[in-house]
Amino acid sequence: MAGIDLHPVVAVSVADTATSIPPQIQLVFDQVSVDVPIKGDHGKPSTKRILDSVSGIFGPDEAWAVMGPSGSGKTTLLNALTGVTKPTVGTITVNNHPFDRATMRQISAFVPQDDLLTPTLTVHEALMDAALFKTGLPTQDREARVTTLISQFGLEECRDVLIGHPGSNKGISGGQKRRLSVALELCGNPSLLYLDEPTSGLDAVNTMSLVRRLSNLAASGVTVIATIHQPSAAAFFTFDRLLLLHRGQICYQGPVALGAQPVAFFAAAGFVCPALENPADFMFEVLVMNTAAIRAAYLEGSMVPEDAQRAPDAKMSLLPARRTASAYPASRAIQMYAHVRRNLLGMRRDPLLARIRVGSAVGVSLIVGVLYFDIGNGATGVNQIISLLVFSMIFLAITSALPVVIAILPEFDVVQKECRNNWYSPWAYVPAKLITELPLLVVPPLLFLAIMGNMTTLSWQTKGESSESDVSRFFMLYLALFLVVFATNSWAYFLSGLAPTTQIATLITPGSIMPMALLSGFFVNQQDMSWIFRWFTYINYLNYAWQALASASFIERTFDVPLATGLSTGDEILRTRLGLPVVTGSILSDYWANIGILVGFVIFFRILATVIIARRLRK
Ligand SMILES: Nc1ncnc2c1ncn2[C@@H]1O[C@H](COP(=O)(O)OP(=O)(O)OP(=O)(O)O)[C@@H](O)[C@H]1O
Repeated sequence: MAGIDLHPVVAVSVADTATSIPPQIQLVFDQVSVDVPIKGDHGKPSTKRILDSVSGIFGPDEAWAVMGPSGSGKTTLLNALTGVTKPTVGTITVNNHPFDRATMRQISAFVPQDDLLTPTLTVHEALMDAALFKTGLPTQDREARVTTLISQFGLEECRDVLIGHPGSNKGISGGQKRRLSVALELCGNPSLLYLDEPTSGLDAVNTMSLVRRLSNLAASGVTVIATIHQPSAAAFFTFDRLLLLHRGQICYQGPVALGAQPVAFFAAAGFVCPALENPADFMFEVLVMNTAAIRAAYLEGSMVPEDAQRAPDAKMSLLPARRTASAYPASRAIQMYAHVRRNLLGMRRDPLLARIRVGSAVGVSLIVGVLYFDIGNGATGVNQIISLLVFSMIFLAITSALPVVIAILPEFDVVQKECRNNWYSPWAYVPAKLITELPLLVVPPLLFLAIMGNMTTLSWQTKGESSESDVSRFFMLYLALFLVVFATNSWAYFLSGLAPTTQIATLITPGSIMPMALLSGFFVNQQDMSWIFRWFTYINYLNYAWQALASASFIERTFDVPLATGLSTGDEILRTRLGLPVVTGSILSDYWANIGILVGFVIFFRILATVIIARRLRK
């Protein structure tokens, strides 16, 4: 091997990583291939090789450009080297240790092709957050680091501008987003930096400035690996080394820093780059038109620079101490705090969904209040109470679920990228969401019941002709409605964790809630249901919600209905008309039993949602 100039490798402990020099890394991949499943002839399952026996060594102090025409396998190679895709065959070692995804996350940072950023933060806030997660340093130190990055990446003019939603014209420009995406990952001290198309969307000046920055990073000991599309000649020659891919195979690898080698390689293969042509453009063109000739020249090897055929360095053996799950740079409490603060800022700056949730509770409760004003305690009052209860249950369930699925899936991509880059534990995300969202679970049903319950007298005590407000009935109804909201919200988180897209989540959420409402025991009494459906009522949380709401509404309520019908008291209505099952023998105890079961559902759905979402974020 024509030796790489290796610096002594230092094993660093977790606590050191925020401030110390990161360990240097040599990544060796040998005969790595990736197959993907496809539909073959006559729809039979088959596989397609999209990366074919790719080998190489990415060492410290090197900025690698991974180039190739569109679809050549650049992203696939990065995914294999970062552990996102498991190679079908081949081996990858990191400082002579077998590849381990947890270690890779710890030592590397990945800047994806799309800018996955939090739209409601300013550039400065996003960098401060990243620095907090990635280093856990105190504010003053983070401020110093962030100020340097803002200046290095030319982000001064948009320091306090909101990033903005993708596709919206409010916010920083596409080029600024690209630079911010790279700067965010440099808030920590990665040993290995992967970048997928970091220069796309940048003008020539910003491309050059970014590529120079990458080159400087490499000079400081970081291993830099960037896929690049059509760089200018100046940007191309700023990289140290080139790995040229086409159709999943390597067609050239070796130094570019002197500018001569790749051009000489192509010339020796019979393709001379005209003096005024950009060598990167020329190579792409030749590669696409003459793939077999270039590949044969590469395999023959005589024209490939000698040091491209180097061997791994056995001295590179140290890796950082493996982190335990609780040992991210920032403590779990700081992770939660940063998430909650970020969520609150998001709600303050983009309050539309929160306003709709509160506004619809108030607006709809007023409409219902006017429609069913003072239901009284006659025979029609009984029907009206039943209608009110089922409407309230379905309305609050749907309005607590849909905002979750609409807002959360676009956010997953950002959070997934941050988890992939080891900013924080995926387990911190859902609990932090709950803390932030709690007021929106508590307030809308409270306002809804306060307005509707008083206008209709649903939450009042009526005995004979008289009606008066009743605190305990209000509390019992509120508790049941709050648990409907909480359970459905948790159910929506669970479905969002499973659904691949926002559209699918938006369809399956009401698509799952409506059958549960249909089989809640309101539309058909539980005991009158066919056995095909009855079993489902036992695992349907809306069945328990319905029973709790009905118990809270009719308990100790009397109606001015002729005794002959046998329906003059609320208790009789519950048992005879609504056919509520007797659980404990007392309506009040049955109510609390149903509340207990609803609490169980809330906990179960919340745990399920946390596990499913954490698993999704780990991928
Ligand atoms: N899951 C998959 N199933 C089938 N084909 C796939 C799959 N993933 C990738 N491919 C194919 O593999 C090839 C390499 O894809 P890859 O995204 O790695 O290319 P790329 O060089 O990064 O392209 P670009 O520069 O356009 O981003 C492409 O032809 C792509 O269509």
